[in-house]
Amino acid sequence: MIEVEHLSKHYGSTSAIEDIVFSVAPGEILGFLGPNGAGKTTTMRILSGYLPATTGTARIAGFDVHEESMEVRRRIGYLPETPPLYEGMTVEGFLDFVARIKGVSAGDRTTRIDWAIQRCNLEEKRKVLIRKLSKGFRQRIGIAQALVHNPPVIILDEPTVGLDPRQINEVRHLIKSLAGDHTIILSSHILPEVSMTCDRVTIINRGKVVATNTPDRLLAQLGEGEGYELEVQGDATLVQSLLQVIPGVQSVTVTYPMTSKSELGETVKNLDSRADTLRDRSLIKITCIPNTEPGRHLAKVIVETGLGLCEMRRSRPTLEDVFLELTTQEDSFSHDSVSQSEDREFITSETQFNQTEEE
Ligand SMILES: Nc1ncnc2c1ncn2[C@@H]1O[C@H](COP(=O)(O)OP(=O)(O)OP(=O)(O)O)[C@@H](O)[C@H]1O
Repeated sequence: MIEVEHLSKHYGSTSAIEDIVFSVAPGEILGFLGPNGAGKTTTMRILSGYLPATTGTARIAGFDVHEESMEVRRRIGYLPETPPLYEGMTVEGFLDFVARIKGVSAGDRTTRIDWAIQRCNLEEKRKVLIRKLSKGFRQRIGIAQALVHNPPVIILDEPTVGLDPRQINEVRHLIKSLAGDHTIILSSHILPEVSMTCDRVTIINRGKVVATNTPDRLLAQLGEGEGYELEVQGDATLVQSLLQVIPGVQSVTVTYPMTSKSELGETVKNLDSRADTLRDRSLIKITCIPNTEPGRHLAKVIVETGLGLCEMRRSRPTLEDVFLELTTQEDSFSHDSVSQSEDREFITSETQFNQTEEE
């Protein structure tokens, strides 16, 4: 339904995207995931026919997004990063306006507007002027206008920006419920957004696709990161060599949570007994050979050696680990000016990229 072939876009000397290739099957939800500035909005704008690519092609429902942009626009619902809304219209007035532009017949219009209002939870605001509404409601109107003409393809650029946690949950459910009847591509820099909502994920970093797969398969790629984390009372270096030879164990690393009284004092002020306890603790990180489970043997060795086993848990790589691995690898850095911590920002923060229009 969506086919993207070797798309590149340059803004002057800035290369925003480079040789992007992916496709979305009918009824599928594809998450387009990447840190700030990765090229998500640029790709969404090209797909929706609002921005020409420098090279490469994209087709939606068989139509070229540039050459046949009117055909494409009829078939897509597009939520841009900042939805353009007419502030002086009421919610239902605006949706009626959009439905007319999108060619919804007079007979179907009321039904479609009611449907979009109901799906986006806008009933209580339908007769309110848009300028009086909060960011969260405006975002929902933006989604409603993308759905009102019942398009086969829906393109959502950061659909949950500005929503509160309850609204985010509602919008994620709404997007999921639209799959099957609609083909959806949504961009996000928020990992849970795509892992909860999407069938497949394309990860983009610095304008290039670094992986495309289902969330499960992306995780499997990092399967060898599986292991255990243990906290023990006593010096774990004493058992390190014993743990190392247990079948299934790949590596054993021992660290100490805190080493000196002064360090402890910083963290656990005025709690001397707790500080003494913590000082005796060691942390053991074990990575395992894939598909092995040496947990019982690890626990046995530790207990038999006389160390106190305070805590033991499985550590499995998360999609976040996959994401970090793919977006912070040395060779993916084209220059040194962006630190890893900046790259990691997209996981927890919803900072928006302020676009500087050069075009
Ligand atoms: N109009 C423009 N003029 C110049 N450079 C631009 C323009 N739009 C985007 N860029 C640059 O292209 C790159 C990709 O930007 P884009 O907005 O597509 O990223 P993004 O992944 O959507 O980021 P965010 O999550 O922060 O919105 C960035 O380096 C950005 O600075």
